[in-house]
Amino acid sequence: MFNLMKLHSAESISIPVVQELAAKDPYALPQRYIRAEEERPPCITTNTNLITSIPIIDMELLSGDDECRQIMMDNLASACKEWGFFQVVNHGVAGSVLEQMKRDVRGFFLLPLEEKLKYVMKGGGEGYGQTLVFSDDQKLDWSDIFVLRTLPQDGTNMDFWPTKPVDFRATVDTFSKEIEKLSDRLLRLIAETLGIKSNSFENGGRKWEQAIRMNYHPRCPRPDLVLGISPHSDASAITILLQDDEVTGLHIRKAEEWVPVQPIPGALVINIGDIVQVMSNGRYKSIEHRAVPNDKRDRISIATVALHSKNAQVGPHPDLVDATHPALYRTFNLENFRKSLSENKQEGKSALQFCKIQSLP
Ligand SMILES: O=C(O)CCC(=O)C(=O)O
Ligand SMILES: [Fe+2]
Repeated sequence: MFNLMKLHSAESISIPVVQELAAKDPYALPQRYIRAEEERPPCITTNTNLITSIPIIDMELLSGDDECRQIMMDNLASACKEWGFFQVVNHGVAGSVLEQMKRDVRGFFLLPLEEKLKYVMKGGGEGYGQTLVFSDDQKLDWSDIFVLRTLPQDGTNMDFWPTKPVDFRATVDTFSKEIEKLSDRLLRLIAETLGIKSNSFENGGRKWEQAIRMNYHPRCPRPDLVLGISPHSDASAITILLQDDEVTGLHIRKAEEWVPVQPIPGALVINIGDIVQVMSNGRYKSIEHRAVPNDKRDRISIATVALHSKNAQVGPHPDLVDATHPALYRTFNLENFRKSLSENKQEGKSALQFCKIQSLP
């Protein structure tokens, strides 16, 4: 049997560090990671229309001349409406910032376990650990995670910020600020595509909050039997994902199929989160996605989420509610939404049950 270090957090049942498990025995695959047949990858689409990949938006063209910009804005609108996922190129974040981030995140996960355990999750969702586990029979994800709340800067808890690798703190700081500029710009553009004021998604005049979830998917002997991250939608306004260039691991759900997102070096993957789904009154939807590990090498992915502050009131934008488009969601306090997320296991898009208006007239 495996004699592994267990992690303890207040809300989560303690489970093994996957990286340790994989390192001790490269062929080990405990039963709790093996998914029911219908959940297993690869159920990659054979539909050639879908395999052509998610839309790619060249952000430089979004600040071009009027005619060109309008075409690109239409492309952005259709990417948000038809896919909920797209990749951006020429997004303004330097390639060196992205490469350094990936290097230091991998460097962190490759540190000895004792070092990483200094930053272990203690119940607040921040730190080193695994996705929340709610029951002893819940299937486990083949990944370890490290979560940092990065913005607002005066709200960060430096106890969770690793001092190794040596550049880690500075790297995350630079990355976080660059990604914030991009997410702010994207949220404005996305609002514009809906015909509402560009500041409509704003965090009540306050700066955006931000958290970075770093995922480490160790090499897996049977990637066809497990999932790196279970199907979910993101509880963010939007998410900006930086993924490994060499390994395809992200799948999104489209027309009842799972479509792989092929990495494009230097690009970032954007997805609509639950909060924009609510604020756009369902015009744009957060899309279920999952991650799968690889049998040849480890994979990292870095998801940066733009969040409203916890006391924000969130609901459908008034201009997007009328007689033909009744409100699909109630207005709620974000803190209560977050509480519901930490108390209930997410199954696909179940998070939005929290605010869905069930019985429409
Ligand atoms: O690993 C990936 O590509 C997806 C990560 C993800 O969905 C998340 O962290 O929310
Ligand atoms: Fe996600």
